[in-house]
Order: sequence, then structure tokens, then C-alpha cells
Amino acid sequence: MPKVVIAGNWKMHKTQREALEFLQDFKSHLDETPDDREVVLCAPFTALAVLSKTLHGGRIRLGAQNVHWEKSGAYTGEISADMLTEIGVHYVVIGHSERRQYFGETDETVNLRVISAQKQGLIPIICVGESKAQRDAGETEKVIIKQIQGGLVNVDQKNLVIAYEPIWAIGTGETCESEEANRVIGLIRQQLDNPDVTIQYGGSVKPDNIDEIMAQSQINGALVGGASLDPTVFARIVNYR
Ligand SMILES: O=C(CO)COP(=O)(O)O
Repeated sequence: MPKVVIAGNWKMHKTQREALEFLQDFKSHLDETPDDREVVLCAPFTALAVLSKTLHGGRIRLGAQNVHWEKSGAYTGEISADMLTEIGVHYVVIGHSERRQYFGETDETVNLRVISAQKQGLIPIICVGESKAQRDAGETEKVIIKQIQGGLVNVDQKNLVIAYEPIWAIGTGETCESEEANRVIGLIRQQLDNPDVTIQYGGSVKPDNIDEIMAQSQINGALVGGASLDPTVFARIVNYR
């Protein structure tokens, strides 16, 4: 059975002070959180550094939002897997559509980052998803399969999470119907050798749709943007029924 992983992607939000305030409040909502799910905060690098000191283990895992494939070197603005694991980071989001759109991420660079992240003991959360134009042109399946096959060349499917995030549903309030998300995620699963890979849905996940999303047979978690910034709101999502 795939492990359930509910991850908040804070994107470029929260200073160290704001991250600590969030944590204080958020932790108080986790007492009743069932053990059947992993809770992950994918925070900016500076916030990760301070959160890791405050977590002391517990049930929250930390995730980064990018990682470079080299161990070190002249790569201004990048970060290595060692630098992340040293401060207790477990997960890393790779190939988010915003990185593909604004920072030139391609299936090839996604693949390099995934392989090296796994080598250093990080669990990659690989993001895939089609644009509105691609969906309207009937290209959803083609786009997703290309991203999965390109991103997974020579990748160990053991420590791996995939997030299906249709671009048109990100930050728009327009959620992909849960049955449709389930269908596409089923298609992604057909591309994999390991049936235990966790596949999340992402895109306008909110307290009022998380229960329905998590009731779908193929969906093993959520990657949550805007709704992960408020501790009470994200706690309701984490504590889905
Ligand atoms: O991009 C996302 C998570 O990675 C989704 O963002 P929203 O939940 O704000 O739509």
C-alpha cells in the first residue's frame, strides 16, 4: 500500500518568525492526527533551517522546494542535497510547474535532480501536470506520460512521491474534479513499476474538498499551496476524514 503523504508547499512565503508562529499553532492541532499519514512542510530554505531546530523529531517532516544535482560547486543560487539532509530535511519538491515555467526546469533537469536527491537520502516529490491549453487540446495524457517517462529515467521507484498538479487548478480556486484527478493518477500509476509509489493530487486543495479527494482509490495524498499557509486551515486538511 502506498504511504499517505499530505504536504504543504509554502512556495516563497514566510520569514523565519512567521514559520515559527505557524509551527506553534499547527502543532497543537496534530494531537489527534491518525498515524496513517505523513505530514510534510515544504518551506523556504531559511525557514527550514529554523524549523528543523524546533521540531526535534515529532511527526512533522520537512521538505525543500528545490535541490541541485551536483554535491557542490559554482552554481550560484542553488542548494545541494547534503546541505538539506544536514539540517534534517526528508523531502524535496522537484519540477513544480512554477520552476518549469519561470526557471527553465525541464524533464532532463528534473531527472538529474531526482537521481541525485535519492542518492543523498532525500525523497523527491516530482510534480507533473498539464496546462489549460494542453487539456483543451486533448493532450493531457500525452503531456503527463512524457513528463513521467522523462523524469523517471533510471530512477529508483522505492523512495519516490509523484504529485499530479494540473496547472490550471493551481492557485485558481478551480479544482480538478476528484474523479478526473483519480483517472489521471490511475494513468500515471500505469506508467510505474512499483505499485506502492505515493501519488498526490495538488491544485486548489481546501478543507471543503480534501475529504472527497482522499476518498478516491488512486489518490494517496495532497500537495497543498495557499491553504497550507494558515495553521488551522492546513490542520483541517491534514486531519481529513
Ligand atoms: O502548486 C500547488 C502546490 O504545489 C498548489 O497550489 P494551490 O493549493 O495554492 O492551488
